[in-house]
Amino acid sequence: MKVLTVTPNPSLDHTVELAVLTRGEVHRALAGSVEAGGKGVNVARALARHGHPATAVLPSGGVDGARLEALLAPQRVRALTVPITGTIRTNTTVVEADGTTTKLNEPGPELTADDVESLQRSVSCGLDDDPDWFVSSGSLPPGAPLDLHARFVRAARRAGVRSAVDTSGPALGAAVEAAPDVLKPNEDELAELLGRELHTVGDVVAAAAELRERGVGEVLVSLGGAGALLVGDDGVVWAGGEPLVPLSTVGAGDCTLAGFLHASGTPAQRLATAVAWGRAAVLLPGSAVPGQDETSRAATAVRTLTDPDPDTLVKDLQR
Ligand SMILES: O=P(O)(O)OC[C@@]1(O)O[C@H](CO)[C@@H](O)[C@@H]1O
Repeated sequence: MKVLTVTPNPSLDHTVELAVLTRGEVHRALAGSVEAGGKGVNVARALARHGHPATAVLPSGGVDGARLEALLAPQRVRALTVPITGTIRTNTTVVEADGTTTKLNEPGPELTADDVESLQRSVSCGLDDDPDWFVSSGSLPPGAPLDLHARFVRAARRAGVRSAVDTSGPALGAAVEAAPDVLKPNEDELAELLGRELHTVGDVVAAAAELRERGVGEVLVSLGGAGALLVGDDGVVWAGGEPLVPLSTVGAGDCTLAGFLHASGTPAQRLATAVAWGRAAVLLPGSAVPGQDETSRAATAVRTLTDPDPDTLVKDLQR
């Protein structure tokens, strides 16, 4: 399975480990690490670790852009970088001993109209290689048009390549209009998109169904510790497992999407694999992505349920 991803706003992911975070205090960190990050970059890294040919399109600029490229180089991801004058952002994650994860994401560099044009050209080049999947992921940096993910999805469709989108806020609303084959919002992103709270399984399924009526193929809703729901042509499936104490939840959603694209079989089997990859990711520090051993081990703890009771509260799905 060959994959092409684009990340309009990649990041150096800096992770700091603390016993407990106290606002307004000076902390001595227990450990720190830096990784190449950004949602599409993470999807490419996870799939590459599982032996899939993965190409990541991303803007790169400044010393931090060079560092990001250097961190990506040994990970078997082919990077199609678009040189920009701005500097790649640094996103900081604070992980406390009990697994609580606090994330501070910078806005990213201002993209010029030429940068956006070059990104679109690089995506077109990547699509010429005939990937099996195209993934457009993450936030949009300043200067990027709101419909950038939608433009990429339409380019993929013209090239006959299936597309998946994972973004948030107004960019998510714009992406829905392009009707990607797979949309991976989390519960909060879906609630924000539809402007209402989603408490029960029925609420989430109705929200996903609305997006499908607008042309989206499958909706994969990640629910954090409560697993994930898949709404598609064959109905509704849930997958999850026993609660875990996370080392870091950063990138778990990206690994869930990567696992979903990697998997084959019934919707339940594909969702189970997706959830296994997400669960394997939370047991790793920072933005680290799991390998074959970790995802196979995680898969043994995942259970699935077809047509879960719509009245069940999402937070009770695990029970
Ligand atoms: O600010 P965005 O683009 O929404 O998210 C960026 C980010 O939080 O997403 C990844 C985890 O999913 C991290 O590698 C990265 O720091």
